[in-house]
Amino acid sequence: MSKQPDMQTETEDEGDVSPEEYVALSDFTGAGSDQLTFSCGDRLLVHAKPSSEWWWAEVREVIGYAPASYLRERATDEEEEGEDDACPDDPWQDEEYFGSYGTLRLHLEMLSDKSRTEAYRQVILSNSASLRNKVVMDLGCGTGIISLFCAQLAEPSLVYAVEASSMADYTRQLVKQNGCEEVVTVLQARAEEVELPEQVDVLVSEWMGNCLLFEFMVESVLQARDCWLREGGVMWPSSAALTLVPCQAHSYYEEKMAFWERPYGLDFTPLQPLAQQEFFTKPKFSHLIEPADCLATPSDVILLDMYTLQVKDLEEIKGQFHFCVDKPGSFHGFTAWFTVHFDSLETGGATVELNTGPHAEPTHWKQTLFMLDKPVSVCVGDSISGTIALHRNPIWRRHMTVSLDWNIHSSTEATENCKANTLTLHYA
Ligand SMILES: NC(=[NH2+])NCCC[C@H]1O[C@@H](n2cnc3c(N)ncnc32)[C@H](O)[C@@H]1O
Repeated sequence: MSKQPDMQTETEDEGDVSPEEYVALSDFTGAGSDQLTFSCGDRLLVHAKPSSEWWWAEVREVIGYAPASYLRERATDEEEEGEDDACPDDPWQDEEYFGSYGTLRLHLEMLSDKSRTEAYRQVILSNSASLRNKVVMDLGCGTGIISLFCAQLAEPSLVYAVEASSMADYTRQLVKQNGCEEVVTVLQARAEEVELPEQVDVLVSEWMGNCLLFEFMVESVLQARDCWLREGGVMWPSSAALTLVPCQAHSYYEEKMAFWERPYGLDFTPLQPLAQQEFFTKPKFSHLIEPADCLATPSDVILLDMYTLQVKDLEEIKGQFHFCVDKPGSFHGFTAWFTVHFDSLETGGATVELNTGPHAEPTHWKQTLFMLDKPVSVCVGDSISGTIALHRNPIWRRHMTVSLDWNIHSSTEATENCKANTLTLHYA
C-alpha cells in the first residue's frame, strides 16, 4: 500500500465529501497512529478521499486513514440482505482449494513437470551432506516427493511432511511403501495450525503459483517460518523474483481479435470491442512466449527475500521497469514469469535455480501474458517505462489484481511520443 497522504497538508476542499457510510470488506490492522483498525463488516463514515488509495474515515468515534480497497459503499436497505458476501465465510476458499489437491490431477501435473521436480531433487542432492541430522519441514508436501527425496538422498534426522488435503492418507502409504517411515512423519494439518514437537532447521516448500503469488500459499509459508523455523534456519526457496518483458503475441492476437475481421468473407469487426473486453482484460495463464517474441531484455521487477518478507507486505507489492526496445515489432502486451533460488546449506555452496522463463526448460506454470487492448508498433530505441503492482484481493485471499502503468517514449518521433497507459487486469 502506498503511503497515505498527510491530512494536515491537504487543503480543506481536497477530497472532502459529506460523510458517506461504507462497509469494511475485510479485517484491517492499521500501521502507525493515523491508520484505522477495523473488522470485516464494520460500518465506517468516510469524511474525505484525499487519494484513490487512502480515505479519511471514522469508525467507533476514532478518525484515521482507511485503505479504500477494503471498503464498499453501504448498500441501500433493500440490497442489505446481500451484505454477507462482503465477509464471505470462506475467504480462502479452502474447501475447494484443498478439495482440488485431494485428487491426483494437480499432483500428476506437478510431478510430470521435470524441470520443477528435478530442481527440488537437485537441492536435496547438492545439500545431502549438510542435511545430515537436520530437522526438515516440507510444507504442503502433496504426495511427499520432496520428503522422499530427503529420506532417499540424504540423512536428515526427521522430516515433517505437512499436508492439509486428504492426499495425506496416501502420502503416508507412499512413505511406508518406499521404506521411509523412520525419517518421514506425515501430518495432515494446515501449516498454520500444525503442532510440531520441535523447531526445524530447514523449511522447504513448493508454494509458487501463477505470476509467483497466485493462490497466496506463500502466506502459509511465512507463517510457518515465523512459528517453526529456528534462528539461523534455512528457507527453500530462499528468494523469488518476478520477471517481466514487453512482447509480441501475434498468434494470440490473431486468434482472439483479428479473427473477427473477415470470418467466412464477412465483416464481424463490430464484435472486436466485445473480444477485447472478454479476452484481453484478464491475464492469459499458461502462455508460452518464444524468446523471439521478447521486444527488450527481460527485467526482474519484484524481488522477494523469504527470510524478511512479511505477510502484511503481500497486500500490495510494487515494482518499477524501464525497457529499451531492442527489436522492431508489435507491442501486444507484457509477459511475466518467476525464478526462485535455493541457497546452499554450506556457506559459499552452489545455489540451485528454478527458472520458469522462456530461456529455460518449460514448466507447468509456463508464463502469464497481459494483453494491451490495442497493439502499438515500436522501434529499436523506443523505451517502455512504468510500474507493476500486485494488489491482493481484500476479500478473496487467494486472488490478486495486477496493474501495469507505463509510458512509451518513441525515439523516432520528433516530439516526445509519451503515451500514458494503464492496464489493470483482475485475476479471475
Ligand atoms: N505450488 C503450488 N501453487 N501448489 C503446489 C503445492 C500445493 C500443496 O500444498 C498443500 N497446501 C497448500 N497450502 C497448505 C497449507 N497451508 N497447509 C498444508 N498444506 C497446504 C496443498 O494441499 C497441495 O497438496
